Amino acid sequence: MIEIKQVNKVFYQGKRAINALSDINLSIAEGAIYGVIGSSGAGKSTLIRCVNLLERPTNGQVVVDGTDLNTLSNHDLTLARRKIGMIFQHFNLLSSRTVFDNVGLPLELAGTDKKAIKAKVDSLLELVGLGDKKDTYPANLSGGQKQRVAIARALASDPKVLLCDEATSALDPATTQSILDLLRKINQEFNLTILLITHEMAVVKSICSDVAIIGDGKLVEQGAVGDIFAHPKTALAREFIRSTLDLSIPADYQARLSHAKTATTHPLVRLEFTGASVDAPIISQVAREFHLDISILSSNMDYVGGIKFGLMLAEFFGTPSATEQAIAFLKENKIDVEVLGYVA
Ligand SMILES: Nc1ncnc2c1ncn2[C@@H]1O[C@H](COP(=O)(O)OP(=O)(O)OP(=O)(O)O)[C@@H](O)[C@H]1O
Repeated sequence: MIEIKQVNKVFYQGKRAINALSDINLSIAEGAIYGVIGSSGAGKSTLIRCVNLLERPTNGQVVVDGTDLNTLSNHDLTLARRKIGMIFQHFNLLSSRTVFDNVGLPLELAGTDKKAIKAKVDSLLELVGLGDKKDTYPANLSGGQKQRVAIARALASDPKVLLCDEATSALDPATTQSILDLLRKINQEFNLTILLITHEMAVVKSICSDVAIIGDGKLVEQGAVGDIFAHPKTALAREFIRSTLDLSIPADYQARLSHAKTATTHPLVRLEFTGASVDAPIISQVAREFHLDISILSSNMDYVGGIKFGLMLAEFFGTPSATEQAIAFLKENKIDVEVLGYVA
């Protein structure tokens, strides 16, 4: 549905060239929910804005539903853009218009008659759960409700593609989840292709079928979300996956941790399970085979695409040689092990 072919975008600040996008190639299938993740300044906004030519690529092609947008006249581009809806981090609603009039705006601009606008807007407001808010002004809505209005407005022209530019970044976690649920619902109900950009791997994990990771304007890695979580190939991918799992050591516990390994101290161990780790009940196996007692301090395990992965902090109680053998066994089973220190 969306083909991004060899796209480059160079900005100039005075004589200085900024390569915001370098040789990006992406193919997004009809009906996919495709996530593009990257850190601040990676080029995400530039990329998504190239898909509806809000930003013209310096070179390369953007083909949406079979049409190369760069070849269109201004008039035809306006028509093509009606089939590409967009929502934004800060909603971009018109404050002087009611909810109803915000959602109806694209239809008014397209010259649709009033009766048809009313029928369409009423059904969209029901769809997004705001049937009772049509006469309300944006200032009197919560962030989540504003994004629902923006989604209804984006759907007014029956788009084939919805672009989401950090659509949940201004929302709290529960509201984020409800907006992601709504996006999944409209994806399924209308077979709408969704391209979203985010800096949060949790968003990708929650709804995306596929993901591309960009860093410094370049495409670093792409694939099915389950495959990327299971077998990340690059450090950047691993970093984003880890960001969904971070475990920190409580401050009072940290104060008890020392580097001194003595006969009376035992190690605090950080275990990282990835797609490469052997899938077995390894903790109980280690405890049994090496006569260790294992006390889990904290753990954040997850399951994506048929793979268990995550982090665990655990204290190992046993003889020094048993502990060493256990750690070697875990490593053989492709679990990353790091001794963080010793506790008395
Ligand atoms: N209009 C512009 N003029 C000059 N440089 C720009 C312009 N827009 C973006 N850039 C630069 O291009 C690079 C990519 O910016 P972009 O906004 O696409 O990144 P991003 O991944 O969306 O980051 P963020 O999440 O912080 O918005 C940055 O170095 C940015 O400074």
